[in-house]
Amino acid sequence: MQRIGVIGAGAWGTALALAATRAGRQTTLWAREQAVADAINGQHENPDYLPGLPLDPSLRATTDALAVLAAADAVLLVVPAQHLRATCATLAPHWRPGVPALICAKGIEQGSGQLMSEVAAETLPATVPLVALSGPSFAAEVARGLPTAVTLACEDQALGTSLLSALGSRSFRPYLSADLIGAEVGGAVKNVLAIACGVLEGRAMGDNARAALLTRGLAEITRLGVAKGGLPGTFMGLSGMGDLLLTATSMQSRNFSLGFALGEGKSLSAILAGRKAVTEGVFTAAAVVALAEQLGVDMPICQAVDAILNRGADVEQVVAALLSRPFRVELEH
Ligand SMILES: NC(=O)c1ccc[n+]([C@@H]2O[C@H](COP(=O)([O-])OP(=O)(O)OC[C@H]3O[C@@H](n4cnc5c(N)ncnc54)[C@H](O)[C@@H]3O)[C@@H](O)[C@H]2O)c1
Ligand SMILES: O=P(O)(O)OC[C@H](O)CO
Repeated sequence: MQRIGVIGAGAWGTALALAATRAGRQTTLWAREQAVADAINGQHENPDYLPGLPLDPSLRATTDALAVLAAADAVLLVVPAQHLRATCATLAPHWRPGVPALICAKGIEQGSGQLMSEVAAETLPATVPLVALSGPSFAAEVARGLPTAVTLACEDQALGTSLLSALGSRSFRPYLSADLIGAEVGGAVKNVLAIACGVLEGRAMGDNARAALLTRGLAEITRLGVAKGGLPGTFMGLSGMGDLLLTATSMQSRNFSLGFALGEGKSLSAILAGRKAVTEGVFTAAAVVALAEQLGVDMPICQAVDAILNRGADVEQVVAALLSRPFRVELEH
């Protein structure tokens, strides 16, 4: 595990490449855009996706994804969720058996309703071990070397242990889990819930409401995750509660800040027109709702977000409808 390849040079791919470099690995980063690769190699910065943060000069970027793949002992897949299938399809014929794929995108595929590991399992050779890296981690903080703990979910515990050593450092601390599905569900659904929390903050609905939304949101993650086959305990960990707390309470989050702007009365199209960075919850909301319906899981908060984003529902009316739901038992033990 000396050589790490990173596919995707957005904010998170760049930050993870830096983390791997800090852990002592030789790291190569694939950038889709030539200008991004040139800036990383020449100015040691990624001004498009991680502006103002100096990068380690030893970090090399290229637009040749197959060269990255050929020279890697482990590959981090860090493209946006809706582009994972096409990216894997391009890489699949060249992927060496046994080289693990670490899925770092957080989302559910629209149309198929699949988790990222399911998309990867369908598109990559069966000889590729699949791993998920998820948890509370803003790219800019990881890039600055601030302390961060994440979940590394991998069914093969020996491989997982090697990856902990390969990627871990004092500032970037991966914790091993065997629950791939649980880790992925937490990472995907918290983005939708962060939009909901942003709406609530944008409308100044108060601290009590925020605590209620976080707690009931975690219940939604857990219900869906368990129905998908995840382990209940996973949702109390870094990739569940940890990432929900981070993303749904911070203006650093693209999802939370989008919800905040919606809550203030801005239109979705105006908000999206003003940002380049991917806001995964916007794409995952409809997919979560469809998956929940398929599995018979009740997810009222995610449904509310989907209604606002995709069905032109009025924010005030959606909030009123949520508050008018029948009173019920809190926990189904
Ligand atoms: N930024 C974070 O703090 C953070 C932290 C954890 C996880 N993530 C997850 O990582 C994933 C990537 O997010 P990011 O923050 O690096 O994105 P970003 O918004 O910083 O950059 C977008 C990236 O998408 C790439 N891209 C655009 N169109 C593409 C296509 N058709 N095919 C392949 N790639 C394409 C761009 O080249 C760029 O690398 C997301 O799923 C996100 O949820 C992000
Ligand atoms: O900025 P966001 O909302 O995409 O969140 C980034 C990370 O997923 C936080 O863990």
